Amino acid sequence: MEENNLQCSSVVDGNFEEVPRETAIQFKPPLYRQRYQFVKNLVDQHEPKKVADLGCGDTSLLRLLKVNPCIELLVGVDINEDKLRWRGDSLAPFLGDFLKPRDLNLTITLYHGSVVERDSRLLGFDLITCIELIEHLDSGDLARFPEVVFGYLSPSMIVISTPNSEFNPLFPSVTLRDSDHKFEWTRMEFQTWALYVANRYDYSVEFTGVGEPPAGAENVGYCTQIGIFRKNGGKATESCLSEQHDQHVYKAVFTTSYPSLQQERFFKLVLVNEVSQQVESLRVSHLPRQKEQAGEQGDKPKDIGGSKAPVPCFGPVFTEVEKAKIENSPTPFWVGDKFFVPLQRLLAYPKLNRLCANEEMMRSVIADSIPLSRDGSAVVADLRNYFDEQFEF
Ligand SMILES: C[S@@+](CC[C@H](N)C(=O)[O-])C[C@H]1O[C@@H](n2cnc3c(N)ncnc32)[C@H](O)[C@@H]1O
Ligand SMILES: [Mg+2]
Repeated sequence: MEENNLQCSSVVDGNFEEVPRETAIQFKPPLYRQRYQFVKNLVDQHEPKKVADLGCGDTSLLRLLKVNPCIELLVGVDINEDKLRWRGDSLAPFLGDFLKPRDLNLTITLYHGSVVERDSRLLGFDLITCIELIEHLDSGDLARFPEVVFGYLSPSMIVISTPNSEFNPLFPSVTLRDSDHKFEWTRMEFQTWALYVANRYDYSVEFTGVGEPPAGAENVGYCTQIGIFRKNGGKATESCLSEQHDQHVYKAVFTTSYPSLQQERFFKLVLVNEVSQQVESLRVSHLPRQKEQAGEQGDKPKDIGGSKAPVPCFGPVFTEVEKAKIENSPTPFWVGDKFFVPLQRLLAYPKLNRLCANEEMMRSVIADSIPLSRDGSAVVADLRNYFDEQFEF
């Protein structure tokens, strides 16, 4: 490919936008997004609980990762405090997070500090990412970096990305891709460093990258080179970690916690809401039969002696197995103008079954918010008001 087919449109905070002059190749999506997506895919695949992004910059990667349901602790560290302060609020939960809480707790914290300082709050992580960070470290910090990140923090997995300088001749007049870069490495240079570090701290390393080279220039490799380091022998045990002294060097500049079903008040809100919706839906689907029977017996619904409600029609939302489970569960019924939905019936619905392990648990959570039958085995809904309004009896 011709050198002048590419131009550098912007160099913003490491989000280097490599744009071709002609349309021969384009990084689509942009290279920085490919890097974030690469990390997101790894997270989807390995489901780490604790993830830290060192040199997190404007926190874009953290914002992408926070939606991963597996993550319970997400930490960003950067030496530039202004970036962290400015972006912190965009990591806070918004209305939708309260309306539909996550299954698991999530705490996000941003620390101001340098990756070459030891802070014990970053011990015991499953994944640490360093995206376009190491090339910003001067030689002294680069020498300290492995000892802190691999030796001290020692997470299960580390992902390091850095520019591949072999790609640079494809950009016109580019020597270093960013004025703050202290170096850019060839694949051989990066791999030599990475293998040395991996060997020293007992990790294995796999090399890959993002940003495919254009046709005809495959020999230069990916525009961004990536090393995935996995700790041999897995994660440090909790007892190992507790032996380490508390060492709080970083300054926390932002922290937030997300609502989740692990928190009693949100669990209760969600469960009461789901139960109410399910009971309402059953009540509506049983009304025609109730109206019919009430009509046969007079103008007003009367006690019809514990009549069984009809099996409601199922929409396409349930699988055959789910349908069978619902049909085999205790049927809703009415007595006079009271409609009873057994808790066992409610538990047969997949959404409620996912929330509640058993009848006892459901009863104890909803008892003070939803009317229950005298023996506590069913939710009771009043049909009378509904008939008064809907059918003007
Ligand atoms: C090119 S930016 C990358 C930002 C982000 N990782 C991304 O991919 O969008 C490099 C970041 O590393 C941060 N940084 C540089 N030296 C650092 C150090 N010693 N400790 C922590 N962060 C550092 C810079 O402030 C900057 O935000
Ligand atoms: Mg950079």
